[in-house]
Amino acid sequence: MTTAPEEYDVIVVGAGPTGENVADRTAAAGLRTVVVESELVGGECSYWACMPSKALLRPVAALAGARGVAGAREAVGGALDPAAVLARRDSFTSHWRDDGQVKWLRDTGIELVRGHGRLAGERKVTVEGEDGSERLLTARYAVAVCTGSRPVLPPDVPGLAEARPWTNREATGSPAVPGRLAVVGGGVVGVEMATAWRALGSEVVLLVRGEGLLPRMEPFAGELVAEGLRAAGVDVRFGVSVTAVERVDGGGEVTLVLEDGERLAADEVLYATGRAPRTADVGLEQVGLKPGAWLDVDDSCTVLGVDGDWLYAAGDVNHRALLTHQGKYQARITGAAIVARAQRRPLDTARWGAHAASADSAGAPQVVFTEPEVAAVGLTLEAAERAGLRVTTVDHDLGAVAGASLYGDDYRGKARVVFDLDRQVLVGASFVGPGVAELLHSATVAVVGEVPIDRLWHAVPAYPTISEVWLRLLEGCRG
Ligand SMILES: Cc1cc2nc3c(=O)[nH]c(=O)nc-3n(C[C@H](O)[C@H](O)[C@H](O)COP(=O)(O)OP(=O)(O)OC[C@H]3O[C@@H](n4cnc5c(N)ncnc54)[C@H](O)[C@@H]3O)c2cc1C
Ligand SMILES: NC(=O)c1ccc[n+]([C@@H]2O[C@H](COP(=O)([O-])OP(=O)(O)OC[C@H]3O[C@@H](n4cnc5c(N)ncnc54)[C@H](O)[C@@H]3O)[C@@H](O)[C@H]2O)c1
Repeated sequence: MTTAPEEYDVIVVGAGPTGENVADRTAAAGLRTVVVESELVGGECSYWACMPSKALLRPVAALAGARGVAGAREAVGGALDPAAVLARRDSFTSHWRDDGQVKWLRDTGIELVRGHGRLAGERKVTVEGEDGSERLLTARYAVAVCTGSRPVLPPDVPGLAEARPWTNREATGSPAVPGRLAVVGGGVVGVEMATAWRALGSEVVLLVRGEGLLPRMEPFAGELVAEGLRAAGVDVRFGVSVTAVERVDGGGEVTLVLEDGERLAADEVLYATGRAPRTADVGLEQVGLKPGAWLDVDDSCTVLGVDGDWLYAAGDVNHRALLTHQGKYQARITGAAIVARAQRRPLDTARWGAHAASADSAGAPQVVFTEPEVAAVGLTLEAAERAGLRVTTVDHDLGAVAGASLYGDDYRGKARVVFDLDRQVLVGASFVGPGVAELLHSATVAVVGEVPIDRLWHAVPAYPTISEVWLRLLEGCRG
């Protein structure tokens, strides 16, 4: 039985990083906001994605950092301590409890309704509780769908579902280190998890159907990461397809049958083959949209194809950029748009306006926490050319930078900027090498700020840091 409608100003469905930030913005503006969550407040990112994966990877980088410097190397003879690494990971996920996040909601004045949310018409959401009870919530101004994404398994591999493959949840949450781990997929999850579990002691084989890793990044990123994985002992194989998976009696070892007939045994198999939107059961049919689809939005994150400008979708679910920081950015834009419309103020949706998530396409940064790290922002050369821009690239060997050679002995790495010849600004930058993650924000500011190259010339990097690579890159752009 559905209870009497409960009225709010704003309803947010999904309390991942995106939903939390939409609610934060609208509540801060004085709008009565409720968040609906079916699992844990904090979402995939906090419990089965960013946080646990980076908690697994940070010790790998710390050890590699020490091993890369003579004098420090001698102090670190052993391998990682898996029990300590897993315990640290568990503490970063708060042992998969969301009390801390729930307290934050409460302290911020945001109400929480636990259960499965579904759109039930214009500005209406029903919430099905665990006990089957149903509540009807209505919104005076807006509903934001922030339900995220889930892993996709290829539908055409016999035996896969029965073999209980790992997805990102098991790969980030496993309480034990498998002896042998097969990883399918050469995207970000595949390379990061291959890095982590190999360092924790698993024998790892990485099976990639294409010819390189990280296909959306500059080609040298995938090449250097493949080199790093192989140096760590990962068996990286390209041009390989899995045609069937078998796990006898539902337990024991798993066997992967490859296209050429080879049978590969492992203890676990991780499928890291991409994401699908969590929209199959959120009531999209009630508002004339197709269940299971990514939600198409405009730059203010208002859902296209629904009248009245009351329905928003932000974060993974709109497929603009599947990254926590971009989801939180979209949340800030969405929150501002909801507040402006509630106050009957016009939206500023011009490029880089207060209500336009322009950076999603022009300046979204990403760090891949492998050994070596990859840090990239904006467009690759290929993407810039596809967009019809007249560009040139400047590449530089990071190992030739004084700060890099101090950072680690025999430092290997590479940097590239993509330079727009017509506008004289950078439209993309990529760095690969140990410790490059913290270099990235300088590039993000340059790309998003569209800083003219002649002004960037005056941004002096400190000596002796890896950032001095900027000097060589800018020299190359100025010709
Ligand atoms: C292994 C892995 C590592 C990653 N590492 C990084 C990283 O280092 N950096 C980075 O930027 N990104 C990373 N990502 C991507 C990042 O996790 C996502 O971009 C981010 O979680 C998206 O946030 P979101 O709020 O849109 O969705 P989610 O975090 O998925 O949250 C959605 C929430 O909605 C809830 N929900 C869904 N349906 C309903 C419903 N019907 N009713 C109520 N609640 C519902 C879910 O339970 C969930 O809590 C990683 C992803 C993976 C898989
Ligand atoms: N550090 C980070 O920022 C970080 C870390 C992990 C994940 N993420 C985000 O999460 C998202 C999901 O990551 P992901 O690695 O699952 O997806 P992805 O799209 O990055 O990579 C999936 C890979 O699997 C391959 N693939 C697809 N179907 C296949 C099949 N049937 N057989 C073999 N290979 C197949 C694809 O070609 C692709 O290379 C990404 O978009 C990423 O942005 C970010």
